Amino acid sequence: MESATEGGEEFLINESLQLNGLHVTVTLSSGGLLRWTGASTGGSLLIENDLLGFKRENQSFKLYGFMKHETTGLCFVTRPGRRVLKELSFRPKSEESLSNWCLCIQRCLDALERPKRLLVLLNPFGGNKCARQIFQEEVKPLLDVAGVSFTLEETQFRNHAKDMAKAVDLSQYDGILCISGDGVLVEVVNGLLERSDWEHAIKMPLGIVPAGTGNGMVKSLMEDADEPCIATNATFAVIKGHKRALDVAVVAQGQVRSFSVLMLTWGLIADIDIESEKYRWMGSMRLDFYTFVRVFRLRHYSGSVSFIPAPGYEGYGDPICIENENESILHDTGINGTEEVKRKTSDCLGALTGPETYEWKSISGQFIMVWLHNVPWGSQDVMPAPQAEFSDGYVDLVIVQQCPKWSLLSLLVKLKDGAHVKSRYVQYLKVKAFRLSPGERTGSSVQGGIIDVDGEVLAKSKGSSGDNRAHLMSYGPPIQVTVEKGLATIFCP
Ligand SMILES: Nc1ncnc2c1ncn2[C@@H]1O[C@H](COP(=O)(O)OP(=O)(O)OP(=O)(O)O)[C@@H](O)[C@H]1O
Repeated sequence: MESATEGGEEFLINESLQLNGLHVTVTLSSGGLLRWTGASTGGSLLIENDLLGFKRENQSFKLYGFMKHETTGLCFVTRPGRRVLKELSFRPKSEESLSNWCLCIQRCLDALERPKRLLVLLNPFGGNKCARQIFQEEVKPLLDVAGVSFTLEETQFRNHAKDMAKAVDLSQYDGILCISGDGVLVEVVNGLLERSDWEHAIKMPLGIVPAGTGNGMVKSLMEDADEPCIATNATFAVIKGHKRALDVAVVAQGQVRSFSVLMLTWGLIADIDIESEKYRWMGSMRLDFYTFVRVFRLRHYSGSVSFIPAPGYEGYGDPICIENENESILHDTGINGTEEVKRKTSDCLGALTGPETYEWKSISGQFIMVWLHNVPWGSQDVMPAPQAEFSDGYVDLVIVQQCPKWSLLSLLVKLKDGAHVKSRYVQYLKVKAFRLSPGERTGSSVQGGIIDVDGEVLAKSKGSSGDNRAHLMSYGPPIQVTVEKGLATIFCP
């Protein structure tokens, strides 16, 4: 490919073409910036960020830009930041020029290593049960234009996505796309980590298009890039193929373990999340309604939390002496045997390894809520952990112990933009490891609470409301969380 320079900028091509019938001068820079200028038209498009696909036609080539909608007086018609499809048909003067343009654009696209084959997992029952419609109307058309092939699988039952992630031939795919809420994404992570090739499998890039009740992960990803959290923009984020590392939390009780990428919560938020299920018929009102119920009939739980604070957060909690915390965690999680044997399964994850000696801290007493969060957003309009980062190796911990009811209500309202962390009733810190010893509800010697991981019950005390299924862990014995820094890979805008 020959290149020319003009004004210090290096061009792969600089030619006069026709754009939708108008004469324009078009340049393509080595950085993939396509620019056109003419008497009555002009514009630009960065292939990496704005090009969905392209097609060679008889005497022209067509570019499908997918660009942020420019705000106009009618911006209420289109959501700010929503990307819209823009077709640009360029007609070069000769067959040779047409071939050259197609070659250059294809080379630019190939260099981006975008995913070409996706496994799409769709939960038809998530959220408002719109996932099929979202896929047909908003996701599939974009995949088709981008030339991405896919295998579509609908989840038929709870844990189906986990089973599929465990069994799928990963060599057939460049990524797994969940059209769902966070629950299916979490199942995929757990399935990948239960494989014998888990070290390789967990690097498979994961994408998510919002189609559930809770879409905290995709909201966090989109918000971080200043993009609206809508299906089309989220699909384009996957097509573009940008990726980032994501921390995975290892949640363990004795030898039982599970993996989380979003959150763990105990107390008020877990009670609202799980117990409000019985008001599903109210639609999106159910959470607001049940929040009021729970605040005015406020519960306190006794217990203790211990943690290894991140640098800068050492002031929280009282020091506790754990003689050899590495040994303790390894013992508690049932990890033993040689390093070689351990790495054959993901059982080796969750141990606190490294040269540092860790100082554990503890907070005991009465709690209204304890909330661990891996990413900033918990759903489209709740941001519990404004300082959370995707792969910093820490989870953010939000604790409320004592708080008057009206202050608690105002604090919950502030969750929408993360301003709650400034409240004097909130302790907000980053931790490397965490242990929860949950106790009984104040005023009851038999009832405890619920521990909720990524929207599912992890452990529930006898007598607390909710379903009566068997849960993975027991309520009472300590549950510990450690963070595996940047273990998973996720598509991002
Ligand atoms: N066909 C199915 N029938 C019943 N449950 C299913 C089915 N497919 C998936 N699930 C379960 O539904 C759970 C929630 O799904 P998803 O992640 O799509 O939505 P969510 O926002 O987390 O929850 P919600 O169901 O409240 O919208 C998943 O954990 C999964 O186990």
